[in-house]
Order: sequence, then structure tokens, then C-alpha cells
Amino acid sequence: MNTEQANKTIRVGVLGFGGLGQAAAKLLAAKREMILVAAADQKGYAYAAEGLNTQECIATYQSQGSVGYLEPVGTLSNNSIQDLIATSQPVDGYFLALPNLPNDFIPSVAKQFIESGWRGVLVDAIKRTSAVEQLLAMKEELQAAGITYMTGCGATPGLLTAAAALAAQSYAEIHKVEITFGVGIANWEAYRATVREDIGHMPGYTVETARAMTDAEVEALLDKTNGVLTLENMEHADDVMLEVAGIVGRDRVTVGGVVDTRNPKKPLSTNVKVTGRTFEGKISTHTFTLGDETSMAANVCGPAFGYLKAGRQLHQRGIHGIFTAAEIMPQFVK
Ligand SMILES: NC(=O)c1ccc[n+]([C@@H]2O[C@H](COP(=O)([O-])OP(=O)(O)OC[C@H]3O[C@@H](n4cnc5c(N)ncnc54)[C@H](O)[C@@H]3O)[C@@H](O)[C@H]2O)c1
Repeated sequence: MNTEQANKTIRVGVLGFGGLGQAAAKLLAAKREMILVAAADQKGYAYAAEGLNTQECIATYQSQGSVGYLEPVGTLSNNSIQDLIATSQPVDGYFLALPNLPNDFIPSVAKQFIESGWRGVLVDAIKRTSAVEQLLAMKEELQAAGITYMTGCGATPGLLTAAAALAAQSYAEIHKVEITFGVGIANWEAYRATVREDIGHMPGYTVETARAMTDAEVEALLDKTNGVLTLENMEHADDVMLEVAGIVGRDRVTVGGVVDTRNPKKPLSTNVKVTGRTFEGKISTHTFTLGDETSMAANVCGPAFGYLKAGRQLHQRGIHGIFTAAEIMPQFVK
């Protein structure tokens, strides 16, 4: 890499190295414009200015439980995010692939960044309306800290919310936005936080009860449903994001889906339907459907880095604060 390329390359960190964090690292390995320099999990972190070796990070995490064991670039720590930020190593932007358990965990990580004096781009794929609302309320603090924060930038919320914002342009009035997702994963342990957070949306469960469940209790619940979770009327941030973007009131946005935790095949095609009235008075529905061959990981991590690139451009123009996936176009990462 020559000096000019090195200056243009965006140095990225991934916080959380579970299902999505590892997928993010794999995705970045094939990119030229971004390089993975930092990764953190619950027990440690790794940093390499010239770029981390994705295979080694994944192998170390899977065999020893933390990237902190990676020689010679890893450090074990029970306060990995705080310690990583404190090393003052240059990182332009972070993807927060962390569990949002409890429901204010990711906002509390954003606060750590604000207090540290670090300046750059943060991207999350957070799902709950109330969590995005906590972050939106931090707008002025983020602005003052020189941070450009992109929230709700995964698949849903994220790619599908952005598709709804685009589809809405045909209409004079939007009547409803309906998001239906199908997720197929081979085993629930690959995406523990995602599955636990989904259980938190089921009748009779909350974020707290889902968080407190042991692995055996999660298994027992999944045994009863043959591994399938059916989710309806979820508290999903697509609603507040489309409302804040001025597109449609949150009461007109619904999100639900089916997650099969025992089969990588999607149980149904993920789609968003946007119904409205055109200026000529015609009622119509646009439908945007994701290809069944694309995985949840591809549909979350691709947009997350697309929004990180867009956030970087805003940051370089001195535009700080917080933006959602419904307000900004992601930039394709080469
Ligand atoms: N918007 C979307 O479309 C979308 C889709 C799927 C998942 N998600 C979200 O992505 C997030 C990650 O999900 P996952 O299934 O990959 O999680 P996971 O459970 O597989 O991995 C979580 C990782 O975070 C690390 N971690 C936990 N606490 C930590 C701490 N205090 N400090 C540092 N690291 C810590 C763990 O060690 C682990 O590496 C979840 O919040 C999920 O809801 C969003």
C-alpha cells in the first residue's frame, strides 16, 4: 500500500466479536477502502495498525474465547472497550456489534466514547425503538464531542428502513410500512445476543428476562418451538427512524418475522412493503425483497460499513451528532 492509499484507507474497529463481529471481519478482509485494525470482545481486545489477520482473530476467539489471547497484538481485559479507546491508537470508526443487553448498554458505550475525547464515526445495528431514542437524546453531547454516530444501520433497522425511505418518494401520503424478516441460522450459539434479544420480543418475555436466561433455558425454549421463533408487532426502531426522517408516523410501521435457529435456509423472504397514495390519488404498494441467498450477516454488516463510510464523509466535513439509516444514503465500500 503506498502512502496516498494508506491515508485514504479507513481504519475500522469492531466492538463485539460474536456472530456479527466475526462476519464483519470476514467482510472487511475483501475490502480495499477499509482495514480492520481493532477488535474487542468481553474479555479482551486486539490492535494492529497494519491490519489484523481475520483468520487468526477468528481462530483465537473460537478456541480461547477472546481476541485478547492473540499474540503479539492481543490484550486481556475485563474493560476491553474502555482500555482499547484509552490506548489512543488511531481508529477512524467503530462498528458496535455488541449485544444491547441491558437495553442501555450501547448508549453507555457511546457515553464512554464521548468522555474519552475520541473523535470519529460510530455505527450500530441496534434494534429496539427505546434504545435508538436514548441515543437520539444524546445528539448534542455527540456533536460537542466531535463524534458522528450512525444508528440503526443493520438490516432491520437499516437496509430495509432505508429502502422504505426511498420507496416513500413515489407517494404524496404514506399509509403503512410493513417489514417482515426471515432469518435462518444453523445454530443459535453463533448469534447469542441476536437470539436472546429476539426472545425478549416474545409475549411473556422482556429484555431483562431474556438476558437472565441461562443457555439451557434458551435451549429448552427452542426445543419447544422446534428452533423457530415467530415474532409479531415488535418494538423495532424502524418506526422511530421513519418518524424522525419525517416519512410516516411510528404507529404506521410494523415489524415482525420468523427466525429459524436450526436451519440456515430463510424461513421466508425478508421484505418491506410501503403503501401510500400518489399525487394522482392512486393507492399502491412498493415491495422490496431481499434475495433468499443473502444471510443476515451480509444484510447487516454490508450496510453497517456502507453507513460508516457515509459517516466518515460527514465527519470529515465537520458534521457531527447522530443520524439514522433513514436519513443518510450509505456509501458503497470498495
Ligand atoms: N439491525 C439488525 O438488522 C440486526 C440484525 C441482527 C443482529 N443485530 C444486533 O447485533 C448485535 C450483535 O449480535 P450477535 O448475535 O452478533 O452477538 P453475539 O452474542 O454473537 O456476540 C456479542 C459479542 O459481544 C461481546 N461483548 C459482550 N459484552 C461485551 C463488553 N462489555 N465489552 C466488549 N465486548 C462485549 C461478546 O464477547 C461477543 O463477542 C445484537 O445487539 C443484535 O441485536 C442487529
